[in-house]
Amino acid sequence: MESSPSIELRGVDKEYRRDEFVVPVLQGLDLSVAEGEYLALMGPSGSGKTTLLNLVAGLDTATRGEVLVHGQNLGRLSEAEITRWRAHNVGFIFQTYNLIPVLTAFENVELPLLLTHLSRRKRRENVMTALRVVGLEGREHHSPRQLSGGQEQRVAIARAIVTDPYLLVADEPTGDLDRVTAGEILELLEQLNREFQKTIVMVTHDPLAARRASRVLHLDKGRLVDDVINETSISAAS
Ligand SMILES: Nc1ncnc2c1ncn2[C@@H]1O[C@H](COP(=O)(O)OP(=O)(O)OP(=O)(O)O)[C@@H](O)[C@H]1O
Repeated sequence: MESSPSIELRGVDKEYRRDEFVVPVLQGLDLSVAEGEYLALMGPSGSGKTTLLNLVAGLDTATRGEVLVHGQNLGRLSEAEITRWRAHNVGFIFQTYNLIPVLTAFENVELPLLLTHLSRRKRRENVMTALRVVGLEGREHHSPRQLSGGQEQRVAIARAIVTDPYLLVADEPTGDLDRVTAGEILELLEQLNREFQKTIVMVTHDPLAARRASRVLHLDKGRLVDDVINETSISAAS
């Protein structure tokens, strides 16, 4: 069955300006990502991977062209609208977890829900569900420094999914982890894609990580140079 596009880029350019200099970073990008696809972005350092991730996550805007996510044209939203859109639609996972050290695992996961109108009881229920999904039941009172790197990343993933977002973006999610722990985190991302139908866009330098995705895009100097469907992986889009 053909799914509707989840992410569409039409003629996207992205430039940064430094004083009078214009730095072109993405050039003429056209892309269509199906709902439930698990996409890996690869390419040399500076090729524009994080820039592209930021555009589809609504953290930055294209200089030219259109970025549509789940039918929403992000370039047409005001600053306030895009902040609200992000809070409801996107979960963020970073290489360095970005947890607040003075908060417990529970409190870290609860953070995005404090921006919603959910009751305390409902927030608690959702946080406990997210912690259970990532396999951290019973660790809710631990602070980040009482957890291993892999467990910290699980807390960060629980925080990313607690609002039940449509899209998960992950920037080098296994970059700080050993191979075994990295494998476990990749397993979890696959589960979120397969069982919970999350569309995932992941930046990675690791070919082993990219192999778990359903599709791998290669960027070079801001252009799409390769687009490979991973026959061996089973994604929610299959
Ligand atoms: N805010 C900014 N202002 C100016 N230039 C920027 C900005 N952000 C990124 N760049 C430049 O854009 C280019 C692409 O950066 P980007 O972070 O997207 O690359 P990347 O492929 O993710 O690299 P890496 O693998 O090293 O993280 C780089 O040359 C970078 O210096």
